[in-house]
Amino acid sequence: MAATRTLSHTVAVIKINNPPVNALSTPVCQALIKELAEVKKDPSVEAIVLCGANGKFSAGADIREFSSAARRTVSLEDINAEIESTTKPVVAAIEGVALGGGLELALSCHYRVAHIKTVMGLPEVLIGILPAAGGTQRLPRLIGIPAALDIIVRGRHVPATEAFQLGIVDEVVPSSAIAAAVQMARKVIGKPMDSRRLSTNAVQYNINVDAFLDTALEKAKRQFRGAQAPLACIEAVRASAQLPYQRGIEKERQLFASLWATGQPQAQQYAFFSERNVGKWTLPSGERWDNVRPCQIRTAAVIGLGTMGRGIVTSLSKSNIPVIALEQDTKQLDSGKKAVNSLLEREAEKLKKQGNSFAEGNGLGSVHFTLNFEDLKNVDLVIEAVYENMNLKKDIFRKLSSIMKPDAFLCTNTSGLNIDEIASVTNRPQLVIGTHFFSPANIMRLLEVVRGRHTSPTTIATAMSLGKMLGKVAVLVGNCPLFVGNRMLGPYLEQANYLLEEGYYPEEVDQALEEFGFAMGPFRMMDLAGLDVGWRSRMEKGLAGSGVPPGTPARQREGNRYCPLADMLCELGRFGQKSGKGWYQYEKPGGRHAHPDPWVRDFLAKYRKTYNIKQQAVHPEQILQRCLYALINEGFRVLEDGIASGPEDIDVIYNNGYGWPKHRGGPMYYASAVGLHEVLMVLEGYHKANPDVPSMKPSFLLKKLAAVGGPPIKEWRTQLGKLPNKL
Ligand SMILES: C/C=C(\C)C(=O)SCCNC(=O)CCNC(=O)[C@H](O)C(C)(C)COP(=O)(O)OP(=O)(O)OC[C@H]1O[C@@H](n2cnc3c(N)ncnc32)[C@H](O)[C@@H]1OP(=O)(O)O
Repeated sequence: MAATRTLSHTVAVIKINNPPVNALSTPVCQALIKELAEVKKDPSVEAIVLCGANGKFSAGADIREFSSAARRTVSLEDINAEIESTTKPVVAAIEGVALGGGLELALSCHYRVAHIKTVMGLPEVLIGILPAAGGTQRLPRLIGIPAALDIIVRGRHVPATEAFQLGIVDEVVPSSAIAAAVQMARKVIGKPMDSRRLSTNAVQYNINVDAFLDTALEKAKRQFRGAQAPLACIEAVRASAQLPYQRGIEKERQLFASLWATGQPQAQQYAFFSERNVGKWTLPSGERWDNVRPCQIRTAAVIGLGTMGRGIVTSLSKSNIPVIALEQDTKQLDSGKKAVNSLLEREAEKLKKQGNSFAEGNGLGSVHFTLNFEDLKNVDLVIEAVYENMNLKKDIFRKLSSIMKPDAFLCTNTSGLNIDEIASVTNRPQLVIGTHFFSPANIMRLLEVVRGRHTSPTTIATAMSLGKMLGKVAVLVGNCPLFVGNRMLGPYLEQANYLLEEGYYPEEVDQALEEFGFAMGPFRMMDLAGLDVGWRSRMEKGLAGSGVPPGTPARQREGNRYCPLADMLCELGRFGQKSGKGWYQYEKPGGRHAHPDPWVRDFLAKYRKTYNIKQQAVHPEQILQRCLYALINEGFRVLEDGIASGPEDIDVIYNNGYGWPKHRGGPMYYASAVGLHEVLMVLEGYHKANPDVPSMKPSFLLKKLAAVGGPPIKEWRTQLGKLPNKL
C-alpha cells in the first residue's frame, strides 16, 4: 500500500508508505489522491494529518521516474493544490526528512509540526533541476525572498530548529510529530484558514527584489561555473515576487523543461545514483557489501598531525568517535593539538548552530594527544597519516603490528604508495588497508579505500562503513601506483605542461578548465598542493635532479617527451602558495590569491627560445580536449586494469575529490556524452602526430567500446565483465 489511512477521533491520518525514503512515486501520488478524495467527503473526518511511514516524511519525487520512459500521469503540484484548497485543515507531521517534493507537499498543508531531529529542504538544485512542485512559489511567500533563495539555490538541509526560527514549521517537538500533529489538527478545526493557504498570500519584501536577485544571479554564475540549475532557481524565485501564483507555477514548469533540455539534470542524477552505487561493492570472489559485516569501530587513533592527520582527527571526532592523536615530538604534538582544537571549536560552533544540544555533550568525540605508541594498544583502528615515505611508513607499521591488539585494523593514508609493501612488514596483512583521504580531510567528501592483495573482506567492509560514518563517499579501488584519482591526474597535468611549452600561459589553461566547470585549473591546483611534492617524487624516480643520467636531453626521458618546467620552478624555490610563488605569484608565502606573474611569462618565453619551440596555434577548445581526453584515456586504462570496478566509481572519485563539475557527471560520463568515437578520433590524431607521448595512445578499452558503437555508460560493465578485476 503506497499510502494508508487511520482515524484518530475526527482526524484522518494519511501515511505515505514507500520505503526506503517514501519517495513520491506515481503509485504514491495516485494513492494520495484517492485518500484525499475519500477524507474530503467523509463527514466523520474534520481534519487531516499527513505523515510518512518509518519515521520519514518524504524525500520528494521519485528521481528514477524522471528518466524513465513511463510518463507521470499525476503532477505533484496538482496534489498540492488539492490539499491546499481543502476546507478541512491539513497538518503535516514531519519526521526524518522532508526534502524536495516532500517539503513542497508539507508547504501545501495548512500547518506543519516537525520532530526536532528532522531535516528539510529543497535540494533539487543538487540534481540539476529546480523545485517544480510549487516550492519556488510557496516558500518565498512563507519566509521571504532572501531566506527562501538561500535554501533553494544552495539546496541545503535545514534542521528543524532553524526551520522553526524561519517560520517554515509551526511547532518543533522532541517526541512523536504525528501525535503532536493530531493534537494541533484538533485544535485548529473550525479556525479561519485563508492565511494558511500559502499560494493565496503575496510575497512580503522591503528590498529591491530585482537588484537583489540580479546580484544573486551574478554571484551564482561565478560560483557555479556553468551549472544552470542555480540560475533557474533564482529566476523562479523572481517570478514569485513578480507574478501571480498560477503564472509563477507556469514559469517554474517552463524553467524545469529548459533545464531538462540542457542534459545537466541527467548528468547530476547519474552522479546522485552513482554515489549510492559505489557503496555497494562486490569482490570477484562474491563477497559484497551486504554479505560481509563490518566491525564496529569504538575507538580510533591517528598517527601524524600534519595537514592530513589534523583533518582526519577532526573528521573522526565529528563523528563522535574518541580518537588518540600521536606525534613524534612535543613541538609537533603541540602545534597539531592547537590546530585540531581550533578545527574542533569550529565544528562545535556549527553543531550548536544546527541546534545540537550541549546537554548531550558537544556531539564530538574526545581527542587524547600523546607521544606514546603504547597508548594505542587497545584502539580498534589506527590511521597512519605521516608524509609519503615508504621506509617511514614501514617502520610505523612494524611498530603498530607489535603493539596493537591482534584484531585492530591498520590503515594507511597514502596517496599512492604500495599497500602490499606496507602490509608485508606486519603480522596481519589481512587487516591492512589504504584509506586515502583528501585535503582538507574534515571537509572533502571523498575517501579512496584501497584494497591490498591480502586485505580481508571484513577489513574492506569496516573501512567502507567507517567512510560512511564520517559522512564521506567511500570508493573501493585496487592497489596500483597512485590508485585511481591521482593516477588519472598524471596525463592531465602532463598535457597542461605541454601546453605551456607550446605557447600558452598558466592562467589561460586554468581559465579554459575553470570555464568548463573545474573548481580550480591545473596550475592553481598544483600551486595549492605544492610543486615540491611532485618534484620530490620525480627525483626519487630519477626523472629530475641529480639522478637523471648524464647526456639526457632536457625535454626527454627514456625516449619519450618530458616537460622540465615544474622542476625548473622548484629549483628556483618556487613551490606554489607555500613559498608565495609558483605558476602564479601570491601576496605572501601562504597567500591564497593567485595573480598572473610577469616573471613566469618571461621565463616561458626564454624557455621556448632556448629549446627553439615554435608557438603552435592551439585553439582554446583543444586545451580542453587535450587535458580532458588524456585524463579520460587513463580512466579507461584504470578500468582495463581492474583498479576501479566501473566508470561510476571513477566519476564519483572525480566529482568528490578533484573538483570535476557535477553537472557534467564525471569524466567517464562526459566521455560517453561527447561520444566515445569522437574521443578516440582526437586521441588517435594526437598520438599519431606525437608518438613520444605514450599516455595519449588510445586505450584498448576505449577502442573496444567505440568499436561496438559507443554504448551508453550503464552498458559498459557488460564489456568490463570480461576484463581482469583486481578489487
Ligand atoms: C521536481 C522535483 C521534485 C519535486 C523532487 O522532489 S526531486 C527529489 C528531491 N529530493 C532529493 O533530492 C532528495 C534525495 N535523497 C537524499 O538526499 C538522500 O537519499 C536522503 C537524505 C533522503 C537519505 O539519505 P541516506 O539515508 O544516506 O540514504 P541514501 O541516500 O542511500 O538513500 C536510500 C535509498 O533511497 C534512494 N532515494 C533517495 N531519495 C530518492 C528519491 N527522491 N527518489 C528515488 N530514490 C531515492 C537512494 O537512491 C537509495 O536507494 P538505493 O541505492 O538503496 O537503491
